[in-house]
Amino acid sequence: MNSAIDLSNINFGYRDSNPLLAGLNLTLQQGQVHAILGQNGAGKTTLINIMLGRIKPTSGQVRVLGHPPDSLFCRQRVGAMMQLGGLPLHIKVREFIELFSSYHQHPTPLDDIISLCQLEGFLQQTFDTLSGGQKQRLFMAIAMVGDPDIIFLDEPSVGMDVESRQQLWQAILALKQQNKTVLLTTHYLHEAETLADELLVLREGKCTNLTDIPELANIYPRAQIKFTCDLPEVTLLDALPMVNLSVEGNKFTILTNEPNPILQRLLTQFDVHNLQVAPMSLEEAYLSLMNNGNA
Ligand SMILES: Nc1ncnc2c1ncn2[C@@H]1O[C@H](COP(=O)(O)OP(=O)(O)OP(=O)(O)O)[C@@H](O)[C@H]1O
Repeated sequence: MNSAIDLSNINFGYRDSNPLLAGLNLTLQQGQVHAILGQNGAGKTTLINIMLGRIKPTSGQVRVLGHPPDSLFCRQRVGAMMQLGGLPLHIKVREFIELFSSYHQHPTPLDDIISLCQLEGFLQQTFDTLSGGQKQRLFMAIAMVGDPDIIFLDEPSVGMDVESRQQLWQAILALKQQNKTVLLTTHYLHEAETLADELLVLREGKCTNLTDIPELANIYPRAQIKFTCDLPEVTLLDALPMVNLSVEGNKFTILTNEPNPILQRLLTQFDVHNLQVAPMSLEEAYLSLMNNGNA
């Protein structure tokens, strides 16, 4: 499999004193969907702008399909849907698509774009009358008009209701079937897991495969034991001193790699109710990692 994007030892900061990307290396394979997760301000949009050639890194090398990202070659083969921007208010959806299409030598047929982005119902509406989710679909269509090989989608599902999000996901999976390379940023792990072949986390200036994060490996896959109990937390902690226990009201949660001995003690020594044992999902492990301030 060929690489679509290669970043080697990228360093960048908006201010010299505060590096945002530090020694970042990343290779994205062609024909796959890659998701980048990360906290607000981690640098996801900045990273995409570097891949688009809109921002030059302080040092390091960027190659997109083997070419510099600001080359004409890349401009013709890369499409981007960035976070909500503005467009002239009184132009109709169909006119926008036709206009952006006219910039490309080999545009995607208009009907294909309209159907992929499910814009059939809004073609005669002007930009100012579209809902947030409908605007997102229009931005997606504009990113797609040049029939690009690589598509960047920066938080594409923001502002979308459940149905629109499902439709967007279908559109992204359709792109994958056409062997396009998709890079999307998202705050929703569920979205990333549903769509992506590769889950990456941007933190402390570097990109890491989600499952390669040591702290995540420590908390995933663990069992979660949930129960209600009217005893005070301190009583349970005294009885189970080495256990990762949290409490909300009378609802207790224990995270453990060895649930059996704990279950045995809970059932024989305490008056516990509503007992549930479940493996921790990747989403819960990821959120727990984020909430601990490690990401
Ligand atoms: N043009 C700029 N000048 C100075 N600082 C900037 C500029 N653009 C972004 N930043 C700062 O750089 C950091 C990274 O911003 P960026 O938008 O890349 O993060 P992000 O991971 O995409 O965040 P979010 O999830 O909130 O969209 C933030 O602290 C932001 O305030």
